[in-house]
Amino acid sequence: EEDLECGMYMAISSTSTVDETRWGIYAGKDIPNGAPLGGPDVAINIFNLQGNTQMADENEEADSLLASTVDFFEQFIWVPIPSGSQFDLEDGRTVTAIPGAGVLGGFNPKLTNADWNHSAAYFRPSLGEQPGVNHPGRGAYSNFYHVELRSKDEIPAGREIFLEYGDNWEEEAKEEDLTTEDYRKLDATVEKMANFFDKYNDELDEKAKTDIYDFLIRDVMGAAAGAGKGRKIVDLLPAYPESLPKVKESGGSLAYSQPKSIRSTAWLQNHGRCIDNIGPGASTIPHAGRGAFARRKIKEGGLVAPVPLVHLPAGSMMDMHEIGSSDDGGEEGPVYYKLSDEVQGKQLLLNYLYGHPESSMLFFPSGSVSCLINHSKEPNAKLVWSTHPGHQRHWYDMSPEELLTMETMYIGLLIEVVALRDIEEGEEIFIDYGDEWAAAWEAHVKEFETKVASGDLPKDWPIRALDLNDEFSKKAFKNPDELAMEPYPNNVMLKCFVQVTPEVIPEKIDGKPVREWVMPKDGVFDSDSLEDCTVTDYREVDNGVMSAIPYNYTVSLGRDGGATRIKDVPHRAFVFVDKPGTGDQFAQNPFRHYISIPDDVFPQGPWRDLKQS
Ligand SMILES: C[S@@+](CC[C@H](N)C(=O)[O-])C[C@H]1O[C@@H](n2cnc3c(N)ncnc32)[C@H](O)[C@@H]1O
Repeated sequence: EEDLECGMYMAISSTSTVDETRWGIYAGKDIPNGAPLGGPDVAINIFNLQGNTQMADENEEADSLLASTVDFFEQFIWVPIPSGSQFDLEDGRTVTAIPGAGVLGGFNPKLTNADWNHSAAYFRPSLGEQPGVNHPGRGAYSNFYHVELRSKDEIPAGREIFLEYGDNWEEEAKEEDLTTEDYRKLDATVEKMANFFDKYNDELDEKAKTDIYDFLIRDVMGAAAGAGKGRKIVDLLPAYPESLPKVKESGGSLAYSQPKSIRSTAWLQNHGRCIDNIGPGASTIPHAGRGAFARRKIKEGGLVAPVPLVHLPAGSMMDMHEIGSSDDGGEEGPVYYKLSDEVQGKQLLLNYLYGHPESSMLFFPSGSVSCLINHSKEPNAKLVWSTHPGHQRHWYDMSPEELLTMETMYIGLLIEVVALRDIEEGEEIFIDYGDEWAAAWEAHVKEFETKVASGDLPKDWPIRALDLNDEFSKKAFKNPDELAMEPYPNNVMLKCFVQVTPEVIPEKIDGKPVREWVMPKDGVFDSDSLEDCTVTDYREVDNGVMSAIPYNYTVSLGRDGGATRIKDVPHRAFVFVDKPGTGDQFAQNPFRHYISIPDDVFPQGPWRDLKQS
């Protein structure tokens, strides 16, 4: 059934300051605990982002614009854990760009209400894949998608979404910060107090009321909460007991104290932009991978998707070079650097970036799912600059250098994808990537076909983890005998999420100690627990609740050389991943080209630094 109301908005975040506008995402509807949030989105891996932009020799003059572009971009990327791609690169460092929530999701440790569902990306459904077939799109789009956020709390409509940023993020919640749980307890107490003062309204005079109220909040609640939190609670509550009902009316103590972290639907409709008008699916274009599809009817001229742009003044950031490394034995591991300035290729991310032939600048489109919008010469949507006040039009007059000063170190550009005609629910969205892109793609396809005809490129393509996960979603993994008859392809690894009892159980299998597999309470697997697993045995079980596929396995772990066994591992705890260096992204001479911002949209002036006068 058609879902008419917007489920998720982008708007100015409650964490914005006067100097720095920040975008945030807000729930458009009530979201239950443990539910998927927005997206799911694509993740694009960047190999040796730092290494490709720095030389080993520190005396070598650094390109300062390039260095500051990388520094700026680094605040928006992730370690490749939420995207399920931590095994992709053997030697080197991978970071992942996750548009949508990965860039726009706010950070406010005391109000965290969402986290990555780490297993979602591993269990991505196969969308638009052609198992075993080589085609010109191999390596031209990311293999990683279905990166999904999950609510960690009940989130009422209007509440801003705040993400778990991970341990390596410096800012931590301070001890005196009130947590979501503290606010919940406070709401219950406020309600009791309000009822009390209501009940004894006629019996107590003004002075008695104020005295009791002060005693309750300072001496009882304040003392119970401890010094730091107690002070916060006292500051937060209204000065007089008569005002207590206001706390509830504004949506609880959290909203009462941080009014900007919860907004009315009317406010979001006026000041925000809907980000869930589109969702992912298999593209209707052959060899194009995934595409973006309308989730509801969109009228001509209506918003398809808002696309905040992370400006990258030094587009050379996407150049790839021969990489060397030195291990100084530090905790951080080896340092990677480029061995020469010669460009050997371009990062895959280039295919997702916006650019213009007369500019050396590039732009990372960080809208939800908008990175999946494919190209057509007969598009149903186009790019236009936003009229939202968060879009800094005056940046058009700034040079690439000026765009990386203290005043411009935030996402200040907003472009919008709007419908060129009425678009029906379920239709794939297309924009015109521009003539340069179309010419480059045509040339690529021609070269590809010539090379396949001459035998320089193979017709076939190895079966990969993604294909096997699809195949084995319907049948049992192999036991040692079956494996000996026909092994899995040697470019994949079978792993399983090792969620086990801490103690071994009083049973032996093959003479080895045994642990029992346990389903995590919230049903979400921890990606740190993913290990090489060898199936030693399996049996059919009646466990319709746990999994649609009725098998349980006994496994031995790669980690301990098979010294222990784990029993009762359900089918859904297994996943194939590609061996390092074998994913599509490592294809030979893959297609690389940015998406053009149309000439009549791209500003005249200093951004066109390559323009021949
Ligand atoms: C911004 S991405 C679009 C999302 C992409 N389809 C995916 O699955 O992640 C651009 C890439 O999509 C593919 N693509 C987009 N439009 C295409 C088209 N009309 N024909 C073939 N490939 C296309 C190309 O591989 C291109 O490099």
